[in-house]
Amino acid sequence: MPYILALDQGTTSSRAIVFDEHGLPVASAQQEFPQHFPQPGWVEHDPLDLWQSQLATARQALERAGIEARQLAAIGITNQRETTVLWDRASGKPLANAIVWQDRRTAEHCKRLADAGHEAMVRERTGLLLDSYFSGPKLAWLLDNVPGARQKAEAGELAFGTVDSWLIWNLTGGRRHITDPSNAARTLMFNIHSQRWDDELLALLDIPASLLPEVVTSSGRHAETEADLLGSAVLIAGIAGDQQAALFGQACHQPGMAKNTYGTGCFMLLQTGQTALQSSHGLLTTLAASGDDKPRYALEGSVFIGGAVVQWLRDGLGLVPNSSAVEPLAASVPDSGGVFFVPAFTGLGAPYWDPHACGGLLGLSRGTTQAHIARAALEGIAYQSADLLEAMQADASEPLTELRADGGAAANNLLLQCQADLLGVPVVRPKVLETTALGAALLAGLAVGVYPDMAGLSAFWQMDRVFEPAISRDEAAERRRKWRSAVERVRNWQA
Ligand SMILES: Nc1ncnc2c1ncn2[C@@H]1O[C@H](COP(=O)(O)OP(=O)(O)O)[C@@H](O)[C@H]1O
Ligand SMILES: O=P(O)(O)OC[C@H](O)CO
Repeated sequence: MPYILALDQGTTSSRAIVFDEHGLPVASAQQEFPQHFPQPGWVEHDPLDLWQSQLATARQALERAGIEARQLAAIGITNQRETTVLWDRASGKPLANAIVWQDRRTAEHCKRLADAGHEAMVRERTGLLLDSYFSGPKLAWLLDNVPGARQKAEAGELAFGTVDSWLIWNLTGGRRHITDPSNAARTLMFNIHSQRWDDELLALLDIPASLLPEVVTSSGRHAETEADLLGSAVLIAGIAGDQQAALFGQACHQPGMAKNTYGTGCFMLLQTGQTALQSSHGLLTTLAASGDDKPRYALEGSVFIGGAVVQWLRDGLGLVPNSSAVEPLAASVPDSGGVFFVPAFTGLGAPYWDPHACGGLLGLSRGTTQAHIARAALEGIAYQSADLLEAMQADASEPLTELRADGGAAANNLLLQCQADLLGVPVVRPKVLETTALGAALLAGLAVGVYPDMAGLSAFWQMDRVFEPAISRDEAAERRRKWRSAVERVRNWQA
């Protein structure tokens, strides 16, 4: 029986999941790795931690599945996007820590570029905004601040990659330097219409083209792992950014279908098929993962802090012993007691794009308890996602009929109920919550013939539960009005 191994390199942990020929998870392994916060607004990962934790989980997942690498038909790779790694081609060693997508150190650089009038051109070509979220300015920062980096880059000695490229480089012993369109589309250096690295954007950011990986399809026989890593060589046949992989794993293949992934952040993607829809409401246009060689596009809303606020309740405040304990605590009160929690710890992403916003707890009174704060934190995740959906509805021609939910925090029933209440559309949770890994596995399995054609893939998606809206539209509107007023109070705080 052929298996597929999905490697899911996320912001806080690396995961590996073995899927069978029916798209069902057989065994998995997960490892957290250290986060580094060297200065306020900075977030870094050690690239070797990413690689080693990913390799360790791959080996562990195979062991737990009781299979050998030669029983794998392929590997699918999916990853935290935008996070920027720079390494030496000869030694394979990173020149510095990776700059993580949440890192804001390039906010001023982005503002200078926007003030100089480049935003419209950048937006038209990349579908993105000039924001520190994306890779290009992070790479420019590394070239300008790591001693000797720029000279080495100009001599062709260095390689840049998002995390997919970095993992594939290591998996192939430095033989392959590749990425896929869904990752390239997050760099501010890739033209999503021509599907090529864009010389003018590279010049704007002062990035030598020699640093860049080759862009290959998300589903295809692209590389082979070094035999000694997993026990035998395995084909790498799927590559996609984690949010686009989740869209694929949620079987949102038809234009108009959308998903929201509740992980560290929240990422809502609407499939727009072969149309690159440009947002007028603060959303991004991005390349979706495509199962064939035709480009597919998506509209995306990115919220920087989602489940991470629950981690903060756990690690920062010590309010709960683990993330799942937040649900009973929040459910022990009927509402948030007037408390609003805007978790803008790393600024605000879509649709506000405010790198200077800060986190805020508003509406506190003498009667506020831990439970109210826990509830307000969950509601804060749902309010931010409601802002995204509103922007999406305004951009798209058809109203959304349901939202598919996944990611670690989608296990929280209270959160999803609150989400349905605020949105006024059903929120649907699939049986396999690991849709990111599933998406990567499906892309790989499709390329090697383990999984059927695109039409057959939708059959792998199975529903677990539907959350129907249970409050009036008037009440939802009133609550969202209050939320927006809370957001206004934390905006531009650190400017
Ligand atoms: N039951 C829960 N309720 C709320 N949040 C949760 C729950 N379980 C996990 N989380 C949050 O979900 C996030 C983990 O989700 P995951 O999809 O693994 O994230 P990532 O891929 O970004 O690392 C963490 O931030 C965690 O706090
Ligand atoms: O690590 P995740 O799952 O929160 O995803 C991070 C995103 O890819 C950032 O754009």
